[in-house]
Amino acid sequence: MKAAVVGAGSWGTTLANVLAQNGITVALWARRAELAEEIKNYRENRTYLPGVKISSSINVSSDLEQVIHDSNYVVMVVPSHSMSAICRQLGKYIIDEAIIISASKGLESDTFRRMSQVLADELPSRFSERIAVLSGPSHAEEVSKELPTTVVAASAKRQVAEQVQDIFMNAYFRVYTNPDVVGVELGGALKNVIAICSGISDGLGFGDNTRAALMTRGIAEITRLGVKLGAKPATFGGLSGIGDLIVTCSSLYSRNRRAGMEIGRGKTVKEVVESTKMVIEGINTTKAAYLLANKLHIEMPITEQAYEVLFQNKSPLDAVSTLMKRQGKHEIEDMVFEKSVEW
Ligand SMILES: NC(=O)C1=CN([C@@H]2O[C@H](COP(=O)(O)OP(=O)(O)OC[C@H]3O[C@@H](n4cnc5c(N)ncnc54)[C@H](O)[C@@H]3O)[C@@H](O)[C@H]2O)C=CC1
Ligand SMILES: O=C(CO)COP(=O)(O)O
Repeated sequence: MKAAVVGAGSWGTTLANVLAQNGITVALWARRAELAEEIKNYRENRTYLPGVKISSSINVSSDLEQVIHDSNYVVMVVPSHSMSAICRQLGKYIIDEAIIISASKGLESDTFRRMSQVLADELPSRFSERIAVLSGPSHAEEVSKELPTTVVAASAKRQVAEQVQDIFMNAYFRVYTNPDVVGVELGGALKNVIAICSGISDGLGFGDNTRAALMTRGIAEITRLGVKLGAKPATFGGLSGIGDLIVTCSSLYSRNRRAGMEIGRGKTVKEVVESTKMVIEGINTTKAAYLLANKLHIEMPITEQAYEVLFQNKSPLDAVSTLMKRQGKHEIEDMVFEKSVEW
């Protein structure tokens, strides 16, 4: 059994290690030859995952054809903005029986496509029923320390989801299956928007009450958009929904939350992006979610304020004020009061 992991950032490197520990022959693709060399020389990804030993059995290369060759599983872990271009390059190298897994979390900012839609559109059509998504609360730094972690393998096809579950499952990495690809993928992408907001709130010096408010009202608006796009509401109460939202809004490892904290403390978005080599998926996803919600007439007030702060220079404090001063609402939209009686 052979797996190709495409993308040698912190998550790709971690997933390569998990698969190698599970006895699978793994090849890891790094975009830059220097990074491939660094990992080969030190058996450590000093740029994206310092301090973690990379299994000696993993073959690391920047040659896409060599990495993909004969792989039964192709795990895509590149930033979402580069997914379509890389898919177009590698489609011709994938064997017919392969299963393709997206472990990236984001929406394309111009087309609004989810990553599994990008895979289906950009890879040869013979793979359309062999696509899966891996998502859930799983920071690379903690999985690398083998801290107990739970995620979801989603695919429209049960056999595909179960095969993905089988290759990744081990004593510290537990994988559930879910047929709701739309819900699993949207939960993983949209929680990054709320995590930026949670970071902004922390950076402004607000407290746990505010973070809890953002998370709870955040999952409400994520669910609203998700259901409109065909997702099942229950998925947003699961690992890839509220589970990932909790971890990303509260973890010090979250790049999205950290970016938000810097913005809350006064840095510009440009300064924050330029200060790290790591991908802050929530920025592009905020734009995609905002435009998509407008197009579909879905109310997403937190996402709207995130968009105005990130793309229209609105001050974070003004954004908070706008949210707090909105007209009073029912908490649960479809739960109404009994017919009013005079009193
Ligand atoms: N780091 C984590 O704990 C987790 C990350 N993810 C997702 O995994 C995906 C990859 O993120 P990480 O591995 O964390 O990356 P990272 O932030 O650690 O590193 C960025 C990676 O993207 C690559 N890259 C940058 N621009 C690129 C381009 N134009 N084309 C191809 N590659 C490019 C870099 O070479 C590097 O490998 C993201 O969608 C992220 O949301 C999902 C779960 C956990
Ligand atoms: O998706 C993640 C954890 O589940 C990673 O989140 P960040 O990209 O914010 O670090």
